[in-house]
Amino acid sequence: MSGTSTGLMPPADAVTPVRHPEAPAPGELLGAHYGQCFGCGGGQPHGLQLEARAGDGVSVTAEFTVRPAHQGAPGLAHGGVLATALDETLGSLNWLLRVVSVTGRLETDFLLPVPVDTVLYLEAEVTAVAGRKIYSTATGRIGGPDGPVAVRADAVFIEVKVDHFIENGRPAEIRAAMNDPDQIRRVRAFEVNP
Ligand SMILES: CCCCCCCCCCCCCC(=O)SCCNC(=O)CCNC(=O)[C@H](O)C(C)(C)COP(=O)(O)OP(=O)(O)OC[C@H]1O[C@@H](n2cnc3c(N)ncnc32)[C@H](O)[C@@H]1OP(=O)(O)O
Repeated sequence: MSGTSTGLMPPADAVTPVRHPEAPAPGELLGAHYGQCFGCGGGQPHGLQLEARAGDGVSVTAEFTVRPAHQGAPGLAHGGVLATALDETLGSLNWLLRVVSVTGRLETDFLLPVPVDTVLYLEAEVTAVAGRKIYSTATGRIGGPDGPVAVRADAVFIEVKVDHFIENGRPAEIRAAMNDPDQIRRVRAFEVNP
Protein backbone atom coordinates (compact mmCIF):
# COMPACT_ATOMS: atom_id res chain seq x y z
CA MET A 1 0.00 0.00 0.00
CA SER A 2 1.28 3.45 -0.82
CA GLY A 3 1.63 6.53 1.35
CA THR A 4 3.92 4.85 3.82
CA SER A 5 7.35 5.73 2.39
CA THR A 6 9.41 7.64 4.93
CA GLY A 7 9.78 10.68 2.65
CA LEU A 8 6.00 10.91 2.27
CA MET A 9 5.07 11.00 5.94
CA PRO A 10 4.51 14.54 7.25
CA PRO A 11 6.67 15.25 10.31
CA ALA A 12 5.13 15.86 13.73
CA ASP A 13 5.40 19.66 13.31
CA ALA A 14 3.49 19.68 9.99
CA VAL A 15 0.51 22.03 9.82
CA THR A 16 -2.87 21.98 8.06
CA PRO A 17 -2.64 23.67 4.65
CA VAL A 18 -4.30 27.06 4.27
CA ARG A 19 -5.98 28.16 1.07
CA HIS A 20 -4.58 31.55 0.06
CA PRO A 21 -7.24 34.30 0.35
CA GLU A 22 -6.55 35.34 -3.25
CA ALA A 23 -6.62 31.80 -4.62
CA PRO A 24 -8.89 31.25 -7.64
CA ALA A 25 -12.52 30.63 -6.63
CA PRO A 26 -13.86 27.04 -6.52
CA GLY A 27 -14.81 26.01 -10.05
CA GLU A 28 -12.44 28.49 -11.71
CA LEU A 29 -10.28 27.11 -14.52
CA LEU A 30 -6.63 27.53 -13.55
CA GLY A 31 -5.06 27.63 -17.01
CA ALA A 32 -1.56 26.51 -17.97
CA HIS A 33 1.35 27.62 -15.79
CA TYR A 34 3.57 27.52 -18.90
CA GLY A 35 2.44 27.22 -22.51
CA GLN A 36 5.19 24.69 -23.34
CA CYS A 37 4.51 22.47 -20.32
CA PHE A 38 4.05 18.84 -21.42
CA GLY A 39 1.36 18.43 -18.75
CA CYS A 40 -0.82 21.50 -19.24
CA GLY A 41 0.55 23.68 -22.05
CA GLY A 42 -1.40 24.32 -25.22
CA GLY A 43 1.88 24.53 -27.17
CA GLN A 44 2.63 20.80 -26.91
CA PRO A 45 0.57 18.89 -29.52
CA HIS A 46 1.34 15.48 -27.95
CA GLY A 47 1.21 16.79 -24.40
CA LEU A 48 -1.58 16.06 -21.93
CA GLN A 49 -3.18 19.52 -22.21
CA LEU A 50 -4.65 18.86 -18.82
CA GLU A 51 -7.16 21.42 -17.59
CA ALA A 52 -7.39 21.89 -13.82
CA ARG A 53 -10.01 23.76 -11.81
CA ALA A 54 -9.85 25.08 -8.29
CA GLY A 55 -11.80 23.00 -5.79
CA ASP A 56 -12.77 23.68 -2.18
CA GLY A 57 -10.09 24.08 0.47
CA VAL A 58 -6.68 23.33 -0.96
CA SER A 59 -7.85 21.00 -3.71
CA VAL A 60 -8.18 20.85 -7.47
CA THR A 61 -9.93 18.71 -10.06
CA ALA A 62 -8.73 18.05 -13.60
CA GLU A 63 -9.57 16.02 -16.67
CA PHE A 64 -7.24 14.37 -19.13
CA THR A 65 -8.27 12.39 -22.21
CA VAL A 66 -5.84 9.62 -23.16
CA ARG A 67 -4.94 9.95 -26.86
CA PRO A 68 -3.15 7.52 -29.22
CA ALA A 69 0.12 9.43 -28.70
CA HIS A 70 -0.04 8.42 -25.00
CA GLN A 71 0.03 4.63 -25.51
CA GLY A 72 2.41 2.24 -23.79
CA ALA A 73 0.83 -1.12 -24.72
CA PRO A 74 -1.59 -1.41 -27.68
CA GLY A 75 -4.63 0.71 -26.92
CA LEU A 76 -3.56 1.43 -23.34
CA ALA A 77 -2.12 4.53 -21.69
CA HIS A 78 1.59 4.50 -20.81
CA GLY A 79 2.14 4.42 -17.04
CA GLY A 80 4.59 7.32 -17.23
CA VAL A 81 1.95 9.43 -18.94
CA LEU A 82 -0.56 8.59 -16.18
CA ALA A 83 2.08 9.51 -13.58
CA THR A 84 2.54 12.80 -15.45
CA ALA A 85 -1.20 13.45 -15.23
CA LEU A 86 -1.07 12.91 -11.46
CA ASP A 87 2.10 15.02 -11.13
CA GLU A 88 0.60 17.88 -13.15
CA THR A 89 -2.64 17.83 -11.15
CA LEU A 90 -0.66 17.87 -7.90
CA GLY A 91 1.53 20.70 -9.28
CA SER A 92 -1.53 22.83 -9.98
CA LEU A 93 -2.19 22.92 -6.23
CA ASN A 94 0.47 25.68 -6.31
CA TRP A 95 -2.26 28.07 -7.43
CA LEU A 96 -4.30 27.42 -4.27
CA LEU A 97 -1.39 27.98 -1.90
CA ARG A 98 0.13 30.71 -4.07
CA VAL A 99 3.59 29.23 -3.82
CA VAL A 100 5.88 27.86 -6.50
CA SER A 101 6.91 24.29 -5.78
CA VAL A 102 8.41 21.37 -7.69
CA THR A 103 7.96 17.64 -7.29
CA GLY A 104 10.44 16.15 -4.83
CA ARG A 105 8.89 12.70 -4.52
CA LEU A 106 5.99 11.07 -6.34
CA GLU A 107 4.78 7.57 -5.42
CA THR A 108 2.20 6.10 -7.77
CA ASP A 109 -0.17 3.12 -7.67
CA PHE A 110 -1.53 1.82 -10.97
CA LEU A 111 -4.75 -0.02 -10.11
CA LEU A 112 -6.58 -0.42 -13.43
CA PRO A 113 -5.49 -0.32 -17.09
CA VAL A 114 -6.58 2.89 -18.82
CA PRO A 115 -7.58 2.53 -22.51
CA VAL A 116 -7.03 5.16 -25.20
CA ASP A 117 -9.95 7.65 -25.43
CA THR A 118 -10.66 7.25 -21.72
CA VAL A 119 -11.22 10.43 -19.75
CA LEU A 120 -9.24 10.38 -16.51
CA TYR A 121 -11.03 12.35 -13.78
CA LEU A 122 -8.38 13.64 -11.41
CA GLU A 123 -8.62 15.11 -7.92
CA ALA A 124 -5.74 16.33 -5.76
CA GLU A 125 -5.42 17.98 -2.36
CA VAL A 126 -2.71 19.22 -0.06
CA THR A 127 -2.78 17.26 3.17
CA ALA A 128 -0.03 18.96 5.21
CA VAL A 129 2.72 21.56 5.03
CA ALA A 130 6.04 21.52 6.91
CA GLY A 131 8.35 24.42 6.11
CA ARG A 132 9.05 24.18 2.38
CA LYS A 133 7.60 20.67 2.14
CA ILE A 134 4.09 20.33 0.77
CA TYR A 135 2.45 16.91 1.21
CA SER A 136 -0.31 16.00 -1.21
CA THR A 137 -2.35 13.15 -2.61
CA ALA A 138 -4.21 12.55 -5.88
CA THR A 139 -6.54 10.06 -7.56
CA GLY A 140 -7.51 9.44 -11.18
CA ARG A 141 -10.90 7.80 -11.81
CA ILE A 142 -12.32 6.34 -15.01
CA GLY A 143 -15.90 5.99 -16.25
CA GLY A 144 -16.93 9.26 -14.58
CA PRO A 145 -15.95 11.50 -11.67
CA ASP A 146 -17.32 8.88 -9.25
CA GLY A 147 -15.97 5.86 -11.14
CA PRO A 148 -13.33 3.45 -9.86
CA VAL A 149 -9.85 4.74 -9.00
CA ALA A 150 -7.44 3.69 -11.79
CA VAL A 151 -4.36 5.51 -10.54
CA ARG A 152 -3.37 7.30 -7.36
CA ALA A 153 -0.33 9.05 -5.96
CA ASP A 154 1.18 10.56 -2.84
CA ALA A 155 3.73 13.30 -3.22
CA VAL A 156 6.02 15.79 -1.55
CA PHE A 157 6.52 19.04 -3.40
CA ILE A 158 9.28 21.41 -2.32
CA GLU A 159 8.73 25.17 -2.38
CA VAL A 160 11.24 27.03 -4.55
CA LYS A 161 11.82 30.61 -5.68
CA VAL A 162 11.47 31.60 -9.34
CA ASP A 163 15.30 31.69 -9.35
CA HIS A 164 15.15 27.86 -9.34
CA PHE A 165 13.97 28.01 -12.96
CA ILE A 166 16.12 30.96 -14.00
CA GLU A 167 19.29 29.28 -12.68
CA ASN A 168 18.55 25.79 -13.97
CA GLY A 169 16.50 26.17 -17.16
CA ARG A 170 18.03 26.28 -20.63
CA PRO A 171 18.79 29.96 -21.32
CA ALA A 172 16.81 30.17 -24.60
CA GLU A 173 13.54 29.10 -22.98
CA ILE A 174 14.16 31.20 -19.87
CA ARG A 175 14.75 34.30 -22.03
CA ALA A 176 11.57 33.60 -23.99
CA ALA A 177 9.57 33.12 -20.76
CA MET A 178 10.97 36.31 -19.21
CA ASN A 179 10.02 38.25 -22.34
CA ASP A 180 6.47 36.94 -22.31
CA PRO A 181 4.22 39.24 -20.25
CA ASP A 182 1.61 36.47 -19.92
CA GLN A 183 4.24 34.15 -18.40
CA ILE A 184 5.34 36.79 -15.90
CA ARG A 185 1.68 37.37 -14.94
CA ARG A 186 1.14 33.63 -14.44
CA VAL A 187 4.19 33.29 -12.19
CA ARG A 188 3.13 36.31 -10.10
CA ALA A 189 -0.36 34.84 -9.77
CA PHE A 190 0.94 31.96 -7.69
CA GLU A 191 3.93 33.47 -6.00
CA VAL A 192 3.24 35.64 -2.96
CA ASN A 193 6.75 37.04 -2.66
CA PRO A 194 8.17 37.25 -6.18
C1 LIG B 1 9.97 31.43 -15.24
C2 LIG B 1 9.08 30.22 -15.43
C3 LIG B 1 8.40 29.72 -14.14
C4 LIG B 1 7.41 28.54 -14.34
C5 LIG B 1 6.77 28.08 -13.03
C6 LIG B 1 6.52 26.58 -13.06
C7 LIG B 1 5.94 26.05 -11.79
C8 LIG B 1 6.14 24.52 -11.69
C9 LIG B 1 4.88 23.77 -11.69
C10 LIG B 1 5.02 22.28 -11.39
C11 LIG B 1 5.11 21.41 -12.62
C12 LIG B 1 4.73 19.96 -12.38
C13 LIG B 1 5.62 19.33 -11.38
C14 LIG B 1 6.99 18.99 -11.95
O1 LIG B 1 7.11 18.22 -12.86
S1 LIG B 1 8.33 19.75 -11.26
C15 LIG B 1 9.76 19.02 -12.12
C16 LIG B 1 10.32 17.80 -11.45
N1 LIG B 1 11.03 18.12 -10.22
C17 LIG B 1 12.26 18.64 -10.21
O2 LIG B 1 12.84 18.94 -11.24
C18 LIG B 1 12.90 18.86 -8.88
C19 LIG B 1 14.37 18.54 -8.92
N2 LIG B 1 14.94 18.63 -7.55
C20 LIG B 1 15.45 19.79 -7.10
O3 LIG B 1 15.57 20.76 -7.81
C21 LIG B 1 15.85 19.82 -5.65
O4 LIG B 1 16.15 18.52 -5.18
C22 LIG B 1 14.73 20.45 -4.73
C23 LIG B 1 14.45 21.91 -5.18
C24 LIG B 1 13.44 19.63 -4.80
C25 LIG B 1 15.23 20.46 -3.28
O5 LIG B 1 16.47 21.03 -3.22
P1 LIG B 1 16.83 22.25 -2.22
O6 LIG B 1 18.30 22.36 -2.19
O7 LIG B 1 16.03 23.45 -2.59
O8 LIG B 1 16.25 21.79 -0.85
P2 LIG B 1 16.84 20.71 0.20
O9 LIG B 1 17.52 19.58 -0.46
O10 LIG B 1 17.58 21.48 1.25
O11 LIG B 1 15.47 20.16 0.82
C26 LIG B 1 14.54 21.02 1.48
C27 LIG B 1 13.62 20.14 2.30
O12 LIG B 1 12.88 19.29 1.39
C28 LIG B 1 13.14 17.91 1.67
N3 LIG B 1 13.23 17.16 0.42
C29 LIG B 1 13.98 17.47 -0.66
N4 LIG B 1 13.80 16.54 -1.61
C30 LIG B 1 12.94 15.62 -1.10
C31 LIG B 1 12.39 14.42 -1.59
N5 LIG B 1 12.70 13.96 -2.81
N6 LIG B 1 11.54 13.73 -0.81
C32 LIG B 1 11.21 14.16 0.43
N7 LIG B 1 11.70 15.32 0.96
C33 LIG B 1 12.56 16.02 0.19
C34 LIG B 1 14.49 17.88 2.39
O13 LIG B 1 14.61 16.72 3.18
C35 LIG B 1 14.39 19.16 3.22
O14 LIG B 1 13.59 18.91 4.33
P3 LIG B 1 13.97 19.55 5.77
O15 LIG B 1 15.40 19.19 6.00
O16 LIG B 1 13.76 21.03 5.60
O17 LIG B 1 13.01 18.95 6.71
